[in-house]
Amino acid sequence: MTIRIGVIGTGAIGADHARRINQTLTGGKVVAVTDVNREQAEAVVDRLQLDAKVYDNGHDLIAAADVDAVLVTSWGPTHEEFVVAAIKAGKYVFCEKPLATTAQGCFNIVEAEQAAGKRLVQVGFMRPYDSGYRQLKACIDAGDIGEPLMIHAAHRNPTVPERYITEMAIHDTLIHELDVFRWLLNDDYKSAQVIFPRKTRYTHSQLADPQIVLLETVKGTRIDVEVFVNCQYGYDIQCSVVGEEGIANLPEPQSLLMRKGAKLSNEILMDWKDRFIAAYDVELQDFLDGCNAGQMRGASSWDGLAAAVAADACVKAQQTGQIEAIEMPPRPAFYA
Ligand SMILES: NC(=O)c1ccc[n+]([C@@H]2O[C@H](COP(=O)([O-])OP(=O)(O)OC[C@H]3O[C@@H](n4cnc5c(N)ncnc54)[C@H](O)[C@@H]3O)[C@@H](O)[C@H]2O)c1
Ligand SMILES: O[C@H]1[C@H](O)[C@@H](O)[C@H](O)[C@@H](O)[C@H]1O
Repeated sequence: MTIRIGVIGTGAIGADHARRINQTLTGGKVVAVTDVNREQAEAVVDRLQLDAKVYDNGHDLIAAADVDAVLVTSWGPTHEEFVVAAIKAGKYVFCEKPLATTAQGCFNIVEAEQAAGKRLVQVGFMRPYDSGYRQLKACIDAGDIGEPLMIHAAHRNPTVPERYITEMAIHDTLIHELDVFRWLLNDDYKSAQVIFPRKTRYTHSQLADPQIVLLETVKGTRIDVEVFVNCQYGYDIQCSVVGEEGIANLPEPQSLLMRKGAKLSNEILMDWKDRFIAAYDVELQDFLDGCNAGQMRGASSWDGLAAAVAADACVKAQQTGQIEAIEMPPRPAFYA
């Protein structure tokens, strides 16, 4: 069966997901779109030659009888409202990260989903679908480096838009690490601290950049993550897991090794769209297959909540400069 999809938010990733659903993946078709910037939604329909109706707002799109499932790809602070509405309409919903920008927002979603009595939500955490992270996890799970003791990581963007401010380094950027480390280590977080080095001259007054986030897990693994979103030189994701018997590094994306002009060089990608292109494909195919099978399989609302609980503590730590506790509520059997 072809799942008829409605897309809320046709910006960078909304348009990219619409493209992959219609041109790359199987089992889905975009039939509806909406964006507060209607002209942009219309332009995306034209550019991708979608056979899709442009709705005035997300709620009308969710209510449409010919929309089977919804993609929420609007700005983070709008996610909760649309995800809860989709759940209440009994529709499967793929929500880009963050599930909500606060833990309370995620709680509201978790409660709505439990009231619906069925998992309806997949969160857009794509790194567990990335082949490099999968290799890293297989290595850790096989015990190849012994117990993981430390992770050194970096999340670097070349630039970010002007509306990106200090706390977005946590709930818009670090949120990927907050999800993927739980999955990699099969562990939860215990505490967080944020350290601010001197600011790059490429940032603005509302954004402290870079930042270093220090995390401790329940099992005692220590993690340091550099978040640097105006690094200029590339989109660079690093992850090095230090174990008792060895170190496992996230593989670099494949690229040509060039010998030219007395230099040996590899290209560094500039865009998240290219860095994780294969992972987004597999992730969204899993969502379409899940809709068809009547069972969501990717990151759950609970995973979205777990990342948001840690993110709230990191945002607090940005403000207090202290080590802040991260306390996860008990996991309901619904999300076992
Ligand atoms: N998984 C990933 O790697 C990844 C990559 C990029 C973005 N994202 C996430 O996707 C979301 C969108 O990011 P983006 O980079 O595409 O941003 P963007 O600014 O390019 O696009 C967002 C779009 O949402 C629209 N919008 C905002 N509020 C709306 C509302 N109430 N109703 C309808 N449309 C609305 C905006 O007009 C804009 O066109 C964010 O939550 C972001 O964190 C995830
Ligand atoms: O929304 C984007 C996206 O999630 C990217 O993967 C991340 O690297 C950026 O920092 C973030 O702003």
